[in-house]
Amino acid sequence: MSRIPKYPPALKENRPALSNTRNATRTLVTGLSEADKKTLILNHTRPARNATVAAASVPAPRMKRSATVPAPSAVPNKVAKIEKKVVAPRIPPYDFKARFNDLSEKHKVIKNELCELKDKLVEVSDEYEKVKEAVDSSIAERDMWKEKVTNTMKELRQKSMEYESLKIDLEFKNKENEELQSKAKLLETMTSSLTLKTLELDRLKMEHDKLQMEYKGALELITTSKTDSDAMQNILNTMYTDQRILRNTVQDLKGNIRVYCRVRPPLDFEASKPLYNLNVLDACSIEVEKIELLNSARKGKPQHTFTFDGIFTPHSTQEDVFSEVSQMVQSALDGYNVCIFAYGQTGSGKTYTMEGGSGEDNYGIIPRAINMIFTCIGDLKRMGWDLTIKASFLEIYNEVIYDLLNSCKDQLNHEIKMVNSKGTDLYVSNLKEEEVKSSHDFIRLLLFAQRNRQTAATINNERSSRSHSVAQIKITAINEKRKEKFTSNLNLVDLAGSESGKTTQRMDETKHINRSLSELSKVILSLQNNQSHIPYRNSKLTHLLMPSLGGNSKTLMLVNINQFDECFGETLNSLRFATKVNSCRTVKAKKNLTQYDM
Ligand SMILES: Nc1ncnc2c1ncn2[C@@H]1O[C@H](COP(=O)(O)OP(=O)(O)OP(=O)(O)O)[C@@H](O)[C@H]1O
Repeated sequence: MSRIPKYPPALKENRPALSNTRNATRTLVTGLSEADKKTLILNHTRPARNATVAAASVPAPRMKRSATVPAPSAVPNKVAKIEKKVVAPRIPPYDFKARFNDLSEKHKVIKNELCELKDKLVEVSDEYEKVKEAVDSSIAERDMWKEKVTNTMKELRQKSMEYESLKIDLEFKNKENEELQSKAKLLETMTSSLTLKTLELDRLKMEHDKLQMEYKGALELITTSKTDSDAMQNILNTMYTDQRILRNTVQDLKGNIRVYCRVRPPLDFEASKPLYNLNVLDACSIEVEKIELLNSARKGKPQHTFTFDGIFTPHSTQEDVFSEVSQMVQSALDGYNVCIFAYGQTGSGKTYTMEGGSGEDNYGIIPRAINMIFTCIGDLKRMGWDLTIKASFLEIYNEVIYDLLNSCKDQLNHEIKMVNSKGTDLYVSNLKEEEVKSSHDFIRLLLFAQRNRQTAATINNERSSRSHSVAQIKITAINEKRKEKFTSNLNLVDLAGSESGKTTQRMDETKHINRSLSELSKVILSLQNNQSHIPYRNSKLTHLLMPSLGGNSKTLMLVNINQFDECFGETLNSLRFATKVNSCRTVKAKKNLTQYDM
């Protein structure tokens, strides 16, 4: 604790007043005798109360102001005031006693005042002590409050930091709360939708149970139906087999080589050309007669009658032709080798009959056959047959084979070879064979082959008329259930124009054509006569068609003729050749069906 000063600073300031009084006193004392000085000291040290009493009992004589005695400047103002009020009698300078008394009185007053001041000092000291104590306690209290305030401030700072963090927390929580609220809403929606779904589920469960019951019933029905269906399938298979046998028996009865005649109509630009006389006698016979012979004097019968398996007049449509031909395609699907070829002079309508014109209505035998095959594939599949169809296109020109699916200029060497030692099946070496999955696939290949044939025809003028064109469709069928398998070939041939050598300047080509056609006729005749040797190998055409012309096959020939009088001779030749073919009856065809081990 700091040392407390004896006097407060305010009192210290008053002290000079006291010292001034003392100085004044000292000045007064210097002029006194020793006795007066003693009395003065005695009085001066006497208590103030007595002095007051003395002053009251002995009134001080009024002192005269002297010029020699300096007025006590340091006398307190109070005394001066009193002096002013009470006018003391003037003391003569020589009256030292009076003066002494006066001074004594003054001393007494001063002494009293001093005592008063001392008392006051004590009083003030006490008060000062009290105040000091109060100040100290206030300071201590202030320090304590200051410390408290500091602590409070610290706490406040901390609290405000906490408050800030809590505020952030609150914001975060608010956001969380908002999110939670939206989630809660979502949950509410989901809950309500879930409730709906649960209801739906219950309903569905009921439906499911009901359906399951129905399913069980249906399953039982299916089992029964399956048994019935299997039985039906067996019946169907038997019926299909019977139908096939019947169909082919009918065909056998009709003959395995069947010939149809088709007369093409004159085209618009040919309308003015003279026509020979053609009479359709019935569905299978025609009568032809040259105009110039009508009024001639030549003897002999001018009319020539021909009978075939059917006649297609100039009004017959492509559909009419195919309705007859389709039986042959059906035979190929039944597992027989089939050959359909168009014979006739150039421009008689062979290509139109085999390939057709533009538009589905004008489709010829080849596109219609492939359409039929792909339509029947579905039915056969239902009966357990899986079919694979492969196609190849070739051309025989001047006894050389050309691959029409190969557009390269440099053709490979193509030879006709035997598939097996029996020689029942043949193939052409290096010939492109493509699998077709749809009619569209096949038509695309057919158009490609036609383009190739036309390109070759442009290089080699009129080659298309002077070559045999062959479209080969190979059908392979497997019935895994019955472990049966068959392969059949459907050969669709557009033969070269059959006009005689006299009417053409292209002798080399004609020689080849005539040779192959005459070889064809020889083969047919040999077959007709049941000869032991059939000269198939004498020409590429007969060699290639061997499996389709021989015993195990069905052949259909369409002899195409036109009605122009100028072509009458060639027409007669064609009709005679066709009649020869028609008279030929091959041995009963056999189906290429085999059993195999899986
Ligand atoms: N039945 C028919 N109805 C309408 N037009 C036909 C008929 N037959 C043929 N034609 C048309 O007659 C023309 C000659 O026919 P096509 O080309 O088929 O004869 P082709 O015998 O094949 O001749 P080539 O031996 O020169 O190939 C063609 O324009 C063809 O469209």
